[in-house]
Amino acid sequence: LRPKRPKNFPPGPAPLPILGNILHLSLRNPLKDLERLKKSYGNVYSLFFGPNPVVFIHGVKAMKEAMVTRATDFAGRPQDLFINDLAKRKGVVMIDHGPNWREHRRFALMTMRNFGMGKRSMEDRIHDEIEYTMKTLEKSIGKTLSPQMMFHHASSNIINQVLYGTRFEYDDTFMTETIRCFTEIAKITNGPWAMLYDTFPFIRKLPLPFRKGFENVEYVSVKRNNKTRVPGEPQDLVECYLDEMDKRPDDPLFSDEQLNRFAADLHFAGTDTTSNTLLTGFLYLMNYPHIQERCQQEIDKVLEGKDRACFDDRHNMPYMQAVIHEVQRVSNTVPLSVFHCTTKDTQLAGYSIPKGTTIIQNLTSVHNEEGQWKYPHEFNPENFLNDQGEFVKPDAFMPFSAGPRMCLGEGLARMELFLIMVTLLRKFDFIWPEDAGKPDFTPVYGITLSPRPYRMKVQLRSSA
Ligand code: HEM
Repeated sequence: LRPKRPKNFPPGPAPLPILGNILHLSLRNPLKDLERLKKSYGNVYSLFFGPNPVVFIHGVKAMKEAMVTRATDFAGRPQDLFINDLAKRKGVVMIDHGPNWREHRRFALMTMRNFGMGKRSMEDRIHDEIEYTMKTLEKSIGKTLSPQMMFHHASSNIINQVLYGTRFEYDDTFMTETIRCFTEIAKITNGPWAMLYDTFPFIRKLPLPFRKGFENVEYVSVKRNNKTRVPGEPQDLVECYLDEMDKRPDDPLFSDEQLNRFAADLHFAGTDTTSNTLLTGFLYLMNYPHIQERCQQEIDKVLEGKDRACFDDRHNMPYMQAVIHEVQRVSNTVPLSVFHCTTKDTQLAGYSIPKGTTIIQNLTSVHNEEGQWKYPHEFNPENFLNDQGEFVKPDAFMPFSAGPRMCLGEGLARMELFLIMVTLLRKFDFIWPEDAGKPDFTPVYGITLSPRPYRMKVQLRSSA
């Protein structure tokens, strides 16, 4: 009953019978335990979740070897987890390496890149939503507000614009219910019940709290407006998908059910990630007012005489770029990435790893790795600036991971972060409230890391 490591497998602590090493990790927040294990076993080590071996990767060298050099070998996803059952092995995020994943990834990237979605560009869609964020802030001028829901709704609505060509009012039932379902699913997936589900298959049919996840996932399906659809003239990503289905009537890969899961995946993957990064960004900018001010000076100079920012303006804003990247580095929004799986017997750092082994990337370890950053343990945009003040991106910057499975929403996310931060900083000053006490920068652990809830004070800038 005591699991054994295969020959030349990455080392790790001795597992217990049945339980494996689950007692070596705090399920509430394993990040400190992983750091401790790395100190004992090196950058590539293994643990057992029940009888199943899992390999952990730390540090940029091993990460690049796995995800970039041996790319396809590490591009699978585990298929026997709670999250796979939840998604019915459809969608894009959790499906295994193979034709279904490849086709859907290609479709999503092409559609979002070429905007085969009517006349409105991605930038227009983002700016439309920023208008609503600005209105929310304007109502709070001189007062404090809690920005959590505001940023959550903004990122959710930007994805809604991409998927359905429409936004939803903050109190719309679809919006509130989707957010409730996603939050609950994320909590269960990340909690002890999903871990027990994954480790002990015999409990899967029992009426235990993980069943709630299955009820929620039924709710989150496509909000389709068939009435306005003109085949061949798609206005959004869902309509592009329906056109694709028309083009391949006999292809089982493109189906209604697959569309439901695919849209839910994009919505889920693109909401908390972007909004938690924004929340972390504004938390730091309020507490480093000299950095906020320097951003504003650069923005004022570059946007002088212009109505609004466009994504290309980033090339003239090295400091703003450095700040956004530094925000992403310290936010470390998806600390353990999405679990991977080996697609064949392979090697890593001299160890042998059999096909079908679960792989967990510790992106945290890369984002504060000593030797990779000028200031690994502080918030400092200089991490992304060279001696001439030009923007540079070190190799160890991987908030979107790397290799064939890296985030497919990177382009959209970067555009959102830039346009939202620049537009808001141009118009408002964000101030840490006098009565808020000392800021706590320690994030709350989850699939995504989020800052502890805080309030922000907003003032109209004198130059706005
Ligand atoms: C700041 C925002 C974001 C961060 C930090 C982030 C980060 C990540 C990370 C770390 C992964 C896992 C990559 C891997 O397994 O190696 C991922 C995957 C993914 N992300 Fe993002 N993401 C962000 C925004 C978005 C957005 C806006 C979308 C929606 C369009 C999106 C869609 C996806 C999808 C579909 C995958 C799965 C890709 C695949 O399995 O092939 N993400 N993201």
